[in-house]
Amino acid sequence: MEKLKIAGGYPLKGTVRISGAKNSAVALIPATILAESPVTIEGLPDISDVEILKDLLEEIGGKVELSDDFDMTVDPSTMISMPLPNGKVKKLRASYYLMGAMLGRFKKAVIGLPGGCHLGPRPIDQHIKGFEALGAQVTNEQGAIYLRADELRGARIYLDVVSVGATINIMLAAVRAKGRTIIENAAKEPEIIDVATLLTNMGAKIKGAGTDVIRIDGVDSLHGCRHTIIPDRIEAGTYMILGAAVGEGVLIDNVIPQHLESLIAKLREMGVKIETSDDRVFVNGSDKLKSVDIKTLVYPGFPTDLQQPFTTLLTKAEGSSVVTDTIYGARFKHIDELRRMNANIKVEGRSAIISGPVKLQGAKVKASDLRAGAALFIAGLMAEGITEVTGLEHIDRGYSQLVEKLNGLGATVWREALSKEEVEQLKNT
Ligand SMILES: CC(=O)N[C@H]1[C@@H](OP(=O)(O)OP(=O)(O)OC[C@H]2O[C@@H](n3ccc(=O)[nH]c3=O)[C@H](O)[C@@H]2O)O[C@H](CO)[C@@H](O)[C@@H]1O
Ligand SMILES: C=C(OP(=O)(O)O)C(=O)O
Repeated sequence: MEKLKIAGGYPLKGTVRISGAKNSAVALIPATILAESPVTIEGLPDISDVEILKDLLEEIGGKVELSDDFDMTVDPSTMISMPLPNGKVKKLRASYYLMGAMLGRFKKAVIGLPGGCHLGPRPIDQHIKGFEALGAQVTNEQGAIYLRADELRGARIYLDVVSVGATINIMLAAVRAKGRTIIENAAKEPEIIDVATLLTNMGAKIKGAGTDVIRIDGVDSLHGCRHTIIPDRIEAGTYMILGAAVGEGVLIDNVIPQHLESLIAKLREMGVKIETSDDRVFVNGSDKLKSVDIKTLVYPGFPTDLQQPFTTLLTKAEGSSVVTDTIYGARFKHIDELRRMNANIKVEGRSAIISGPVKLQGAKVKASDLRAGAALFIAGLMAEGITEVTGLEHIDRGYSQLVEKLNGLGATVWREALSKEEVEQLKNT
């Protein structure tokens, strides 16, 4: 086990290149199960979620090659509907996409309930409602979901909550159902369009991805193709926040600025200078930042996945800011850790109230989830002295080559093995 050490308080500048989107990658990889010949996905991020999904595809008999550039070629022709009730499926949230993809291809699947970030309750009732509407029998036995269908039939499915996962999962099963499926109140995140693009390249018939009504006409078979993943808007947003906090000119390369309009608007409101071009965003930080309020919403609103890192930035702003998470009301586990670093933050219900400006101080802190990790490494870069962040297994789920990218901007960040005592201490917290 390792910790991340950060020598903070220094300005960063230079260019950082954004990797492929985690939340696309984790759906695109399971989607390959649906094809009958090899699929290549170009530009995946170097993150543990990708490695785990690769292992899971191999467990069910797929042949998977991952190049040094993180292009993945999957030959799904030898896959079988192997039950996956335990083990690696528990390590990530998106293992739930194996349900939709295996149901679509094999008409049956057994998948353990997913893991992922602990952000309060994360039910999958809308996924199950969708599978049942398509004709599957779904049971939950000892922590695993059993799905079986004699045949899948298209259906009209209204989602009671706007869910990224349910929208994609239903799409994965419906592309192989007989007839037309209509998903109403669908999520509109860019990752949904990316998955629909891959499926369309594989021969699926999908219209409306990126709007709240998606129409899918099922087909009898899907074939291989090549697909290039979209850039990770959450990783890009993290580097923009970091650029606003400690940047003296940070150029973020390989980004789709339209995916980040809500963040760009809030950063500008704070007084951060931002210039955008086709696939780049330039951010210049400032020592005089204004407080702002944010409320997380479904896309194109302010993303919940940037709420935690943005909270760290607000510790530097003059005045009181209110951060409200309407998607995950308990996504505040980073706050206690920020307080250890001298932040002045109160949590009231679904909101955090941040009073600033304060000068953060280096401390030993623990990442409880992926974006709490981002909040803490940004805090470490802003703080005086050395910060040590543990819980790197969370950060490694979503930040490709973090140390290399930060040091490329002039930071002094390194990974160090934990001592036996530190490992014991962590087990007891
Ligand atoms: C792998 C992946 O893409 N993860 C993202 C995805 O997670 P995920 O797809 O799991 O999140 P959803 O969009 O499904 O969740 C949105 C809200 O709906 C609720 N809900 C969801 C499904 C369901 O069946 N029932 C239900 O009540 C959730 O508890 C949450 O409050 O979108 C989240 C919201 O943008 C992001 O934080 C995650 O980074
Ligand atoms: C919550 C997140 O991921 P996951 O849904 O994979 O746990 C995230 O990316 O911030």
